[in-house]
Amino acid sequence: MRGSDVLEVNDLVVRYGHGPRAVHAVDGVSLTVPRGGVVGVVGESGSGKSTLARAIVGMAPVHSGTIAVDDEDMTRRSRAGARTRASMVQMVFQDPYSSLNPRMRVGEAIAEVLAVHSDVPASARAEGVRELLELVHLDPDVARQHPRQISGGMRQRVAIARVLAVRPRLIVADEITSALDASVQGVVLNLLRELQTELGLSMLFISHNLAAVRYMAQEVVVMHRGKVVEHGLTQQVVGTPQHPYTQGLISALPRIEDAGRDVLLGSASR
Ligand SMILES: Nc1ncnc2c1ncn2[C@@H]1O[C@H](COP(=O)(O)OP(=O)(O)OP(=O)(O)O)[C@@H](O)[C@H]1O
Repeated sequence: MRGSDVLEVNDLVVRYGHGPRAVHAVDGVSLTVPRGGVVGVVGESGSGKSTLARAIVGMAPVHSGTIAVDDEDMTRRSRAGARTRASMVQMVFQDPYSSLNPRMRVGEAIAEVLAVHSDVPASARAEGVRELLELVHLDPDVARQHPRQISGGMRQRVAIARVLAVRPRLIVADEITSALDASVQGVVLNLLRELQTELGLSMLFISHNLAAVRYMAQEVVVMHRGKVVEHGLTQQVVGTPQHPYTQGLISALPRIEDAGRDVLLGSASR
């Protein structure tokens, strides 16, 4: 691992099932994320992106290879190490509803994370919650709402606030705008990019949407059938793709934009 890298994944294999029927969901993937940088992972459905993300946060079984965050070996899952891992790596999921307890008010959900993962004293937690809501551009009154009372985009911002409360070394964002209306996808991406720059966040940004990855990440890894087929600076990979699979993804890009779904680039550049 270079001292400047926060994540190093080396020859990672995750497989489901046994024998000839085993699915190699991740098949020999190596990548690094530099401290304060964003690396994108792009690929079609089934290419292994989510499995890679889940392995990094300890939610998928590693067959072989290694995962290190800030030089700490995170390859194996252990109950004892779960909290340490959570303080090192946090994931933002596709569906923010599933990561929020419907019975907890937003403020309680954020305060809970502060209680476990920060040294903010109980007396200062309400203020901590307010600051985090402000950071993700939500009104302090949202603290009193339940997840069902706010929009999907707001829920995703609450999920981001909870992740920021941990101050993890690495954030893994897996398809975080896929479940949102097209009109709010760009808003959430803009917010995340702004936070990334302001706070110097290190992030693995996973999406099937190359436009979103192009907007968020300086470097991109292209996955196909569990393997990395191309890896490089986003500008270069998008400008002069080498692998036929990447060329296919890029040729699909204008069609997405034509269909008006590319809110990401449109609103993002404003
Ligand atoms: N728990 C599991 N059990 C068995 N097979 C699985 C499991 N999870 C994923 N797979 C298989 O692993 C492969 C990679 O799936 P994965 O979800 O990682 O891809 P993906 O690129 O994230 O796609 P999507 O965006 O649709 O989730 C697929 O063939 C999938 O069917």
